[in-house]
Amino acid sequence: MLFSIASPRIAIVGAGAIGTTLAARLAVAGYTVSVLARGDSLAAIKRKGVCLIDQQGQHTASVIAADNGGELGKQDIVFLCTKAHSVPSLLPQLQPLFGQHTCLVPMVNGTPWWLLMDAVEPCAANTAPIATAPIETVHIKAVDPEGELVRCLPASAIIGCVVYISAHLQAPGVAISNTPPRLIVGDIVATPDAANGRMETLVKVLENGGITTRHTERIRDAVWSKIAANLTSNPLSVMTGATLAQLYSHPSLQKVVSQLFEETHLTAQAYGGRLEMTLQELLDLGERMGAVRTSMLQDYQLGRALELAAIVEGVIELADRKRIPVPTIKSILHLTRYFEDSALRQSHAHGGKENS
Ligand SMILES: NC(=O)C1=CN([C@@H]2O[C@H](COP(=O)(O)OP(=O)(O)OC[C@H]3O[C@@H](n4cnc5c(N)ncnc54)[C@H](OP(=O)(O)O)[C@@H]3O)[C@@H](O)[C@H]2O)C=CC1
Ligand SMILES: CC(C)(CO)C(=O)C(=O)O
Repeated sequence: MLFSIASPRIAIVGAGAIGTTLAARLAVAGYTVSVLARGDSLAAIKRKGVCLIDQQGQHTASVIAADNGGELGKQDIVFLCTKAHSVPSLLPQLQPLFGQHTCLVPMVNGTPWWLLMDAVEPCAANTAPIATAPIETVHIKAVDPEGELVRCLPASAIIGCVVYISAHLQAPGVAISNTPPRLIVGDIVATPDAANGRMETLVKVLENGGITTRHTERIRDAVWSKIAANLTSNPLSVMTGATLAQLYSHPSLQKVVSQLFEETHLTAQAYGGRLEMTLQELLDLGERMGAVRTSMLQDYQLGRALELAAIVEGVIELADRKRIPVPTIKSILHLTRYFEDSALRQSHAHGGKENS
């Protein structure tokens, strides 16, 4: 057996909105959860544990918390819950968490660094698969500027994940989430471990935590679909201040959404990806999600750096490689950068910190 199905060692890296929500759900379900956090979050979690406030009430649980991976030690499942731009600098913190069979589940929006890591040699038992494609064709600069993530994290250890959870932090260690949490997970390459039940264990752990979890054999389709959802909503939410319901129902914004969706669809197709929903289904889903502020709107309102590299620049980089024209996506990037710059200038003037 790879790891204990009844009591896997679980670490959550990043105690923001998603990390705190997940930590609280899993700890309340009875799992031993370790959280890698820093600053005010670390102090609050050490003092009072993690807390999730949802439609059922307030759920508090204690967890192990530390600011370095070495203190937490080897884990069975590591959930990576930071913004995409924080991931490369976290690599030294992730390494001590890794044992031979650890699986890494990045719960991160946008173009994942691993998206093109599917050209791998079949691996001998106990060895990491080796990317057969040259590193420069696999590596996506927008999310992995130096190519360290593709070089250091073996594809067989990564379980792709798409996050449909809406959450925000009320205070350090305290998350609020009022929509039903949903995840999609899938191996990014065929691995021997897949046969040993790690996916079943992962799904069971998440379901025990009250998170509806779907396993797919085509995780890249789910990723492209989520990219389409984020690309059509997050930047526009910054520019308009609109909630998901407002964004997806306004006739003028629907025209922009439709162009962004089509350009994302063409880019996905060029990489063999299939969107799992039509434009109309996306508009309906977004409207049904209601008065949700996107994570990018939350960051903008807090004067923080926006996740534009992963959600927008990654798609432009991939489109440019295949010569797919994406003029609307490029315009939306420039406009949102303008909003980000003004917010960061104001935040610095008031002594705020840009998250990194
Ligand atoms: N919030 C939402 O509703 C949704 C978010 N997502 C995606 O989920 C991912 C996580 O988002 P979210 O939880 O909202 O983000 P947050 O910004 O709320 O949380 C990220 C956390 O990571 C921490 N962090 C970053 N670097 C380090 C480090 N070196 N050491 C320790 N902690 C670190 C941050 O700490 P610090 O505060 O000190 O900077 C912060 O607590 C993103 O990709 C987002 O797009 C997806 C769907 C919905
Ligand atoms: C699903 C959606 C658009 C809303 O929670 C999201 O992923 C985000 O806020 O970044």
